Amino acid sequence: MAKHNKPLVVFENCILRPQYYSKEIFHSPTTLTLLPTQKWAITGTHKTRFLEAIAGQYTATPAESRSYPFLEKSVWPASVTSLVSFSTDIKPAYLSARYESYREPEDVDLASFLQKSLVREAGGMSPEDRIQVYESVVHWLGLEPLLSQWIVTLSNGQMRRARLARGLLSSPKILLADEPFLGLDPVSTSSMSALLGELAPAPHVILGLRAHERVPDWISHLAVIDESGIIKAGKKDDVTEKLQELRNRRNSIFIDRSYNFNASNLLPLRGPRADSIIDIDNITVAYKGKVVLKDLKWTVRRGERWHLRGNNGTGKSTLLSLITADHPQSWNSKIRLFSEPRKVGRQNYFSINKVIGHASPEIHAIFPATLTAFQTVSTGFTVGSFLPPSSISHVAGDMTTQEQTDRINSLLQYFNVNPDALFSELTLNDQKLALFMRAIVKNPEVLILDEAFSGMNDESIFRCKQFVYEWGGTVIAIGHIEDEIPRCDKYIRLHGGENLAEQGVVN
Ligand SMILES: Nc1ncnc2c1ncn2[C@@H]1O[C@H](COP(=O)(O)OP(=O)(O)OP(=O)(O)O)[C@@H](O)[C@H]1O
Repeated sequence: MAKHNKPLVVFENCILRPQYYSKEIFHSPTTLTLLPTQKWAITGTHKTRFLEAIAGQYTATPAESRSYPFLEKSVWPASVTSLVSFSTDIKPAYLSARYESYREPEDVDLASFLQKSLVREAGGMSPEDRIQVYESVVHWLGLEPLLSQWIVTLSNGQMRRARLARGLLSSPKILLADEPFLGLDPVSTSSMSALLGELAPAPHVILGLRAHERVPDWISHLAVIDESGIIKAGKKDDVTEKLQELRNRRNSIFIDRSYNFNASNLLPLRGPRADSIIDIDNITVAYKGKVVLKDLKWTVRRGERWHLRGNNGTGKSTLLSLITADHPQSWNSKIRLFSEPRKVGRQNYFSINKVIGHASPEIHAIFPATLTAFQTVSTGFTVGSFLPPSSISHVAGDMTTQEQTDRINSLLQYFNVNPDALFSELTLNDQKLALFMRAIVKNPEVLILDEAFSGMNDESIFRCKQFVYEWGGTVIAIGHIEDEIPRCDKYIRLHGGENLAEQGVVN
């Protein structure tokens, strides 16, 4: 067989384990062949494990049951595969670090961040080739205007493109992109998808997709993976039906379940609906002269549920950080909370965040892993979005009253999360649930849910949405996937730059 037709990866009755003597990662042995002419997406509850197995992680038994026929025998597979996971891996020490002018020595600008991985990983290439690869990747991903920006200041969508660039700069033969569209707006999703679809054969691209995500048109083959291993794999058309069946079956299981928890009894509204809670009157924010928010006016009243919309980089996180006082320009009398103009001396960071509940990918990224689920939720009473890990550990769980303890336990029981499990040991779904409970436990005046449900399974998303709806309090939600945000009645759409925001009613 010609070298370019040889399979990329072959699993044949392969048993995969973290270490030689440990328990297998799938109940059944794996058998699957991935050819270079096919374009695969992996989905299902255990997709990431399978991507890791393709990337050469885990021990295969027998040893020859996993092979990479397209590679020279001397090449170590793990050295030519790049698994890019799009969960956050840059952790500012705390949230407002993004907006500070002082930088830690380990902070770097985007150009250095990318060049570092080029120098380290693309061995064997001539310096000219390296520069060319670097320039093309930066250009493809539209990163030129951001090269001199500190990476902690990039928006989520910009950071995602930066991570993909880093994965490509290591010149892998196989690029495994796990959830590359998470947090991307529709425009960026389609350009990212087009780019990934065109890269093969340099490198071959395999996607990891969540079960309910749209499968890009260019994908030719799908594999659905759960704890037992491959449920179904093959041509896309043959597998989509099975995928749909699974989605429907799961939806019907939890939609039919009787709902016997009254959120508004546990967390009653604090005051009359329609009172103004947040007033922003003509605010403009610019970074080094580049305007992000222009003449913004916005009023949020008690009981309103807002969807904060806008493409990547249009200023959504910036606007939220003005509200939560993470942003230096938060101390501005044009921002009023309960009709009180913001003023140093009159309010402080903690008095503001006492009434705000907040869950976001940034909080998730810096959350101390050593707290138990109970302690995690209890920190919702004591601290806002500001989370210096050292101070959080000793306040967590020590200061809760009996009433608060009971409330934390009712929530944990309802959402079925083990109170004693360490945060680091919880599944991604349960971590997200714990952070959601942390945001809502103090019955906040405003609940900010920034991509708070993404990464949860469908049942948890459904329960959280239902819970928020029954609670009836004020919500500001961010999310690019409609299914993953609570029901909203109003929206504000940011357009970035000098363009004015637009507001309206959600149909
Ligand atoms: N401290 C900073 N210095 C320079 N530019 C910044 C800073 N903070 C944010 N920006 C830029 O401001 C713009 C808005 O960023 P922001 O994170 O508010 O956008 P977003 O709408 O939340 O985006 P996403 O949907 O990608 O998360 C981006 O172009 C970002 O790079």
